[in-house]
Amino acid sequence: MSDDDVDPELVELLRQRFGLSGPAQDGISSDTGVLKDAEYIYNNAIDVSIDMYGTKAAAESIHEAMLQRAYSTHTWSEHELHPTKSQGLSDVDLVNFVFTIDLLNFSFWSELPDSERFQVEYKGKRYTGYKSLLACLQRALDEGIPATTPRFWVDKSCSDETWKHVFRSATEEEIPLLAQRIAILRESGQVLHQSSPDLSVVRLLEKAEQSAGKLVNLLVKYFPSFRDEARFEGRKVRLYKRAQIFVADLWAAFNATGYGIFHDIGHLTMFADYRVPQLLRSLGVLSCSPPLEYTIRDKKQIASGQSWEVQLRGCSIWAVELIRREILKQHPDAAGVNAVLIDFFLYDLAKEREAAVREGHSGVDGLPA
Ligand SMILES: Nc1nc2c(c(CN[C@H]3C=C[C@H](O)[C@@H]3O)cn2[C@@H]2O[C@H](COP(=O)(O)O)[C@@H](O)[C@H]2O)c(=O)[nH]1
Repeated sequence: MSDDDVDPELVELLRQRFGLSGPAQDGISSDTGVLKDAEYIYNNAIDVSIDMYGTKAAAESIHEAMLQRAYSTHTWSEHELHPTKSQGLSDVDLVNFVFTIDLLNFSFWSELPDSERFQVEYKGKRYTGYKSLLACLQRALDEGIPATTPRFWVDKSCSDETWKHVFRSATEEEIPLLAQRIAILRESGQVLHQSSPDLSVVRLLEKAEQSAGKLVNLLVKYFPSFRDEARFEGRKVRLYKRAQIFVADLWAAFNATGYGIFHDIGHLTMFADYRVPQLLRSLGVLSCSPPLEYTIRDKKQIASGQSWEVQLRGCSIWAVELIRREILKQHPDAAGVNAVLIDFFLYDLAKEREAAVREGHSGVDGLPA
């Protein structure tokens, strides 16, 4: 039987069914390497470890809680400020809106008390953190500013003043890293609309051929701001938090249809931010060496790229992978539970707990305190 006897339909079917990476178009592989690097970090970490008992207990409670909440891609659109087609966005508008969110989805951290920290007033409510970003973008669209259209980012009418207005705060503290955010938007607008042939976010999706891994690698190839890498124990390690969260947000925003179809969505890992590692530590999944514990307790900043930061991020990715495997071992029918949904759930749980503490009650969420 020669190669050309193989039915291409069958090859495509097998590729889709078993997530086999197809021939690398543009030399783009569907393997991001993030999980492999996370395991490398875990195997070489000395200040962060994963507690196997804590992981098993957390896996059971997380699965139970996700079942009770019927946690799925639909949960994404239930968030009050997430963009949806029901607000009059076309599919392309929605893709571009999600792209804008995840270009800027970083560092909402503040040293100030809640009453003084950066916050956005939108439709009579105040938002901080990740939600403040969503509020800025929704408010801009309401004001007729096309803040989520990449072509606008490189338009001469789109000045620093425009962005200061879009990201204006309801307090004295402005949005963290405003200059970096403006630079990322301009750089990304140039990549899309000042390269030849003309690129667009939708064109990138087409080049990715519905592979989550390929799309992550395309984003890293074309956009420097998505190149979330570090050096650890003499080796480059890939974390790709925002590139992965963009693919995951697309998958969720489109409910795994249309531009949200990814045959290998299970290839994505947890997104190594600062919220989920905090929660994994409080769930008894991650444990830290005494010097690192004291640093966290004393709220001392850990610099980006510093060994402790890489250990916390890499071990969090690996811990969520172990939780995912444990859930599947305990519940073989839970095939739909992937690292993306576990991560989304853990982030939302972290925010619920933060709100419960702020409102003075320890909301009972059924997970280990
Ligand atoms: N690992 C992980 N990190 C996430 C998210 C999200 C929001 N995703 C939404 C989409 C679906 C989910 O249901 C969420 O509602 C933001 N972040 C990160 O947290 C930080 C902001 O924290 P705070 O200042 O407290 O709001 C910042 O680095 C941001 O990049 C997530 O899902 N996973």
